[in-house]
Amino acid sequence: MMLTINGLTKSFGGLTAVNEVDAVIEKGTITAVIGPNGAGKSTFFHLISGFHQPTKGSIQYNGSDITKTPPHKTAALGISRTFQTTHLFEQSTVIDNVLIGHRVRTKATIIDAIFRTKREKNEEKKCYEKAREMLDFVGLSHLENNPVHSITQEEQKRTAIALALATDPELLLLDEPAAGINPDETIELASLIKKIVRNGVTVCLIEHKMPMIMSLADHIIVLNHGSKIAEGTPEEIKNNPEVIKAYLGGEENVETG
Ligand SMILES: Nc1ncnc2c1ncn2[C@@H]1O[C@H](COP(=O)(O)OP(=O)(O)OP(=O)(O)O)[C@@H](O)[C@H]1O
Repeated sequence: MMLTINGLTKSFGGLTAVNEVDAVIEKGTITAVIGPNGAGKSTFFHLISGFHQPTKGSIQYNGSDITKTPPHKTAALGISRTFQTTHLFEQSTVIDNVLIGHRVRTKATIIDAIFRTKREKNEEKKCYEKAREMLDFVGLSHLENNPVHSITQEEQKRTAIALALATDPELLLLDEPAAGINPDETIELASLIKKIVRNGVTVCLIEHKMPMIMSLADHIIVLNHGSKIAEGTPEEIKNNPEVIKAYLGGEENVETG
């Protein structure tokens, strides 16, 4: 297993956002994490990527314990993520945003940067090559020099994916990649996710758009009030009475778009 999670728990004061969750992610697959609002999905991602430290439980990644590993180290180990709202520099160009990604893989220090050493120059060249390669991969080469604030929401999502891919991840965590984009763009984004997996990256995503999940996911994990209430194939999840109850019982309905 690429990722093995045991008894993962995160409490915020009296609230248990993630409660004794066991889960595995198999290499080469697409896993979807679903559940009503406030179910603990984003917290679950924050725990895997090291943005939060669990209250209890463990996370093994490729056989190593990463339970308390901070984000820059999980990134260096090959876990990359995007955020629910894209964390891009709006005034900077698309390529300048993506350039940051490959920095995780370079060795130049601040001293190299100040004195513009040969190492710094070589690494800068490598970062540009990587950023261009990733922009081509996500279909945004033509927007390389446009400022992020001038491109569409969907293009911003692609930029964030290119940035995450520029770190050369083995495992990519996508937090609601299709939020705020239209149905046609959602279909395009789903094919991009399939292409990412074909290129050897394992994907785990949080998503509310059910048709997308049903067509993409190999395995679905359902959280409700922090606990895992079901898991299985899309077919199994669709017909699971616990899952239907959790969705119908919540204030929120499943997005069908
Ligand atoms: N840093 C925090 N401090 C306190 N409570 C938090 C914190 N982060 C999340 N929570 C709470 O934990 C619960 C789970 O939140 P989380 O954001 O993980 O849910 P979610 O399933 O991602 O929801 P959504 O679909 O709305 O994004 C919520 O009740 C939320 O208010």
